[in-house]
Amino acid sequence: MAALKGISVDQAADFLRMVAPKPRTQKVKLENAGGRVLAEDVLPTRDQPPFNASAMDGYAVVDLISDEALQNEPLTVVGESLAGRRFKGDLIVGEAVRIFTGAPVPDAANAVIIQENVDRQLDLIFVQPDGWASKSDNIRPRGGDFKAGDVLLEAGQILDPWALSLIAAAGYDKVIVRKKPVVAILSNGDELVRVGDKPKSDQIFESGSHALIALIEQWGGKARFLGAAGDSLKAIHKALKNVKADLIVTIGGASVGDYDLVKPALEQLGLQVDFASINIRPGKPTWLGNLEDGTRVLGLPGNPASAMVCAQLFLRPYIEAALGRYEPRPMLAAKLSAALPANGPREGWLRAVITHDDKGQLKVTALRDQDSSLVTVFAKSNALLRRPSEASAAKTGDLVQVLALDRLV
Ligand SMILES: Nc1nc2c(c(=O)[nH]1)N[C@H]1C(S)=C(S)[C@@H](COP(=O)(O)OP(=O)(O)OC[C@H]3O[C@@H](n4cnc5c(N)ncnc54)[C@H](O)[C@@H]3O)O[C@H]1N2
Ligand code: MOO
Repeated sequence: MAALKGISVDQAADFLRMVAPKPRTQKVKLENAGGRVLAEDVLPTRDQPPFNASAMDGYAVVDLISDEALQNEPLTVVGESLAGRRFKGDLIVGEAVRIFTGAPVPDAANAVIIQENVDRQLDLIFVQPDGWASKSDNIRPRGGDFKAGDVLLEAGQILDPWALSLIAAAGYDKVIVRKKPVVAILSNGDELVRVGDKPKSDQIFESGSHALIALIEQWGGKARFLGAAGDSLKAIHKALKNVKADLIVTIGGASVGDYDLVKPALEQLGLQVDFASINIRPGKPTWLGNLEDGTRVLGLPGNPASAMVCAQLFLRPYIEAALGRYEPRPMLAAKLSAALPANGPREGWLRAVITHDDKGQLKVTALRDQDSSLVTVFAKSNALLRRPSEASAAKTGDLVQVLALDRLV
């Protein structure tokens, strides 16, 4: 079947979700689980707190708020309840147990009077006028945070610091997460020199892989850099044969020039091209294929902005689908802070900056120079502004769609 050409952005993103491997799982230690995607619901086996706990430092008592006569009598302190070591005796009306924040409240007690409301003389305490606590005052009830069997977190959720603390509070030291899909990256071009090496006069520093590796890791994948191959069939073939990865991503050599050799080199590995280009600016030459051994290859254009925009729009959905997350990222509505001309046939994704105005309304400014080779412009942007194919000119104040880039600039 002939490869598809010029497919839409949505079709290409769906294609990448569709070819992503089914999510696989692994057990990891909680301290290594940050940023991972939960593969099973988390249900605690124990209530939290597991006992009625004091919320304050003070005295646990039997509530006497309705018995004014008894309120004026001193109480005898019969013991102490500490966080981690409870008072084991009995407690009756007329007695109090010295108690501290987080300590178990004795069974018979039903209120805690804070110590500021009490005068103590040896083993006697005198509660100040209006100092009495009502029933349940200053007590955190057993299970008040969560109960055994509650669903605390659902499969598919990303384990951020708050979720990690919840899992620890439930007592789990390990957690089942979705395995990271492995993405191998190859840069391509005789003009590229690795940072740290000395460039010849006609060379530039290889920068694309540095953003891509960090993005892959940020999106939940495992990046493996294969280095930079020169512009020869042999070098590309050698770099890509026997690569064990879920996906190979190539940067550069995607277009139609005589030295755009990635696809021809992969023909020796049985390459079948799924689609050969996308109706997008930047990033039109982005392509997808699969090798004889089933490995998928996503070819990103070499221009840094094209590579990053297309990574955001197509690689990210692949990684997320491999982690069991299939929902497209939400588009936000923002007000244009400067007019935009009509768009041509290619769907446009402009590097842009979003901010809020003083009313909290999202505003977006497209950066002036959208040439896809500009690393500086990409580094300034925190959003991509979507211009539909053949969109008419837009005025200042018009609402447009933006995709936030998860970064503050
Ligand atoms: N006759 C045509 N020429 C071009 C077309 C076309 O349709 N007809 N498409 C243009 C478009 S759009 C793009 S995008 C580029 C993409 O080309 P390639 O993917 O083949 O990329 P290269 O030619 O290898 O590189 C383009 C540019 O980017 C620099 N580069 C490459 N890799 C890296 C890297 N890892 N780090 C930093 N910079 C990199 C490279 O030196 C080039 O300057 O093709 C147009 N041409
Ligand atoms: O699509 Mo290219 O990415 O326009 O420069």
